[in-house]
Amino acid sequence: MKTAAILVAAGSSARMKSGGASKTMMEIGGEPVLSRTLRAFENAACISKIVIVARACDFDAIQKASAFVTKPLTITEGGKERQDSVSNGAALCGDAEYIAVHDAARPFITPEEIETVCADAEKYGAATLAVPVKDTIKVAAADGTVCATPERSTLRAIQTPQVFRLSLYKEALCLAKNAGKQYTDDCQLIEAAGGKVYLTPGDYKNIKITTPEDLLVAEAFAAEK
Ligand SMILES: Nc1ccn([C@@H]2O[C@H](COP(=O)(O)OP(=O)(O)OP(=O)(O)O)[C@@H](O)[C@H]2O)c(=O)n1
Ligand SMILES: C[C@](O)(CO)[C@H](O)COP(=O)(O)O
Repeated sequence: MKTAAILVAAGSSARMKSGGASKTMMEIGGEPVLSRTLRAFENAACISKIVIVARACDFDAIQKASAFVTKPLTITEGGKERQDSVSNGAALCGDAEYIAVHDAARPFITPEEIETVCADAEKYGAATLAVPVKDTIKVAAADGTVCATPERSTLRAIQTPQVFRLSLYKEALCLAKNAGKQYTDDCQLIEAAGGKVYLTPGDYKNIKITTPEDLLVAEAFAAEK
């Protein structure tokens, strides 16, 4: 099967409080976050091409950070919302049967994890990496009190890659657009369209770099290797 990776890196990094600098271009262990992410996709045999979706102001830096990539690589501009960025990337994947959508801000993804979730998507049509939630989660009511406590054993924290048959993703995107919906998680597109998404067991190290303290954890993971 032909699978194109879409690495989304066009966010505003607001929660990183980096003064507008993209968190995907920050260095961890002396290397840009994006380069680490790219290396995993370069080394995953199931990935035939890579599309990076980014802000135009980062294009030059991205070209330098991706110079080692030997697979066909395209860099394109993102949109206002994450769903728009993924959609821009998917528009350039016409020759692929599957797309593997990944947050560029998850640099500790491994080629093995990519292979596993892609194999599950081939079986089920849609699959995402996921890990059991470690904390007790409560649903908050508008008045600040607890509304409900879902059973922890049923909960999963969703990661990326999220891999979809391209035709399935396109149909689901069309339905979401017609309904005026914007999802920050692409599996929700498939769920809303009535499709099933397989939960492939992932690894707790596949963190998304979101807030400044995540950089400390990331430096510790980078130092391990
Ligand atoms: N319009 C957007 C929004 C997000 N992303 C990407 O989606 C991934 C996950 O999103 P998130 O962690 O929320 O990134 P940001 O939107 O940059 O973060 P924040 O919400 O703190 O601004 C990131 O790699 C980010 O660059 C994107 O490509 N286009
Ligand atoms: C796609 C995602 O990484 C799944 O966990 C997540 O939804 C990204 O966006 P968020 O805005 O940080 O939830």
